[in-house]
Amino acid sequence: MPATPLAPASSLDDVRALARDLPGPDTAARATAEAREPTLTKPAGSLGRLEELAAWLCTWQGGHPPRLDRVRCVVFAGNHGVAAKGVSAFPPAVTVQMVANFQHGGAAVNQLCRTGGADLDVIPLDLDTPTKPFDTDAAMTEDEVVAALNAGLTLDLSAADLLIVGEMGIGNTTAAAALALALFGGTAADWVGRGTGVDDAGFARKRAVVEAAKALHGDALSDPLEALRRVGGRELAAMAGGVLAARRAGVPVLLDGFICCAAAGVWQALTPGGLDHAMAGHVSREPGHRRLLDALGKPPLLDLHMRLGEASGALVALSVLRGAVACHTGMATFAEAGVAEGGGS
Ligand SMILES: Cc1cc2ncn([C@H]3O[C@H](COP(=O)(O)O)[C@@H](O)[C@H]3O)c2cc1C
Ligand SMILES: O=C(O)c1cccnc1
Repeated sequence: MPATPLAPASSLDDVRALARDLPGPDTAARATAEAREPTLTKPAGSLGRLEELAAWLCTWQGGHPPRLDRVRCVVFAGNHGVAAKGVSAFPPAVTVQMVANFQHGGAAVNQLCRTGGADLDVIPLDLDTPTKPFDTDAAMTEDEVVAALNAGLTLDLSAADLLIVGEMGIGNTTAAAALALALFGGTAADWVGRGTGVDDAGFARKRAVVEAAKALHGDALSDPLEALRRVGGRELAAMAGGVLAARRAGVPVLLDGFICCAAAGVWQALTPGGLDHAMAGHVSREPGHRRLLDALGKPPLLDLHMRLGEASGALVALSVLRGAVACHTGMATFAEAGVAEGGGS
């Protein structure tokens, strides 16, 4: 296992190299978890996906039993040039205001970290310098996107059992739609939703911005990291960096909503299996999220009609993972409890 944290990358080529030759699944740990399930006092398979979750944690933590003692939640915040184009129901100033709210414990993410048992870090990324509007320019220079990626890549995950990344950034459902289009194809209408609740005129502007970005950047969007630079945002790049750092550190990831999954999708688009260490916590109400989860091949754990971001959906799903771990590690076996095993007839 390489030591964490990773050294900062100096270029997108450095990042590309980190995304190659990724650590694979620990099949022995998975086999140990799978072998324990039928010995536990329940009909075979009766805990459904909870059984798979315990095995998935072992596979990517690289050991048995699965652990959730130390869960890290990191929320990154960034500002977007496109937010000035009327693509959100809220003004850009809300990003910095919500960061203050996170720091004072008043947001949904604070309550869900407390109740779910996760340690929260909030990392604002150059909030005074919005990205450039990506329908007329590249959102970031290479130096800017690498700096944002580094905010996630250099996280110290050595003490973490699970990573959850989240975001705050007014306008970022527009960036996520443009990035998802770049990574997985389709049309602007396939990926653009109402985000915070834009009206019909704002919804039309969002689609127009994403279409203009597709026309402007063209074939350059076929490279996932170049797409992240051109149409993404700082908090998206930082989330992507965190997800890659987690893979290299042997830490599984629980994904949040549309924006989080678009950012993480960079690794799947770049490297087959690059996101196998990540599980979809929930499916958001943002319609593109279901399409994105289908493209990623990741069925969500929950569908609670949430559409907040801030890691909120993943943090609610954390309680499902905790249930899976508690059953897998705490249940008695048939032999221990003196319960007769079924014979299958
Ligand atoms: C008060 C408030 C708290 C939030 N927490 C997350 N978001 C979410 O909404 C934003 C994306 O939606 P759009 O693209 O429509 O701007 C992001 O900041 C996302 O994290 C919030 C939005 C608001 C207004
Ligand atoms: O899916 C999400 O995470 C989401 C949707 C709308 C607004 N903010 C976040």
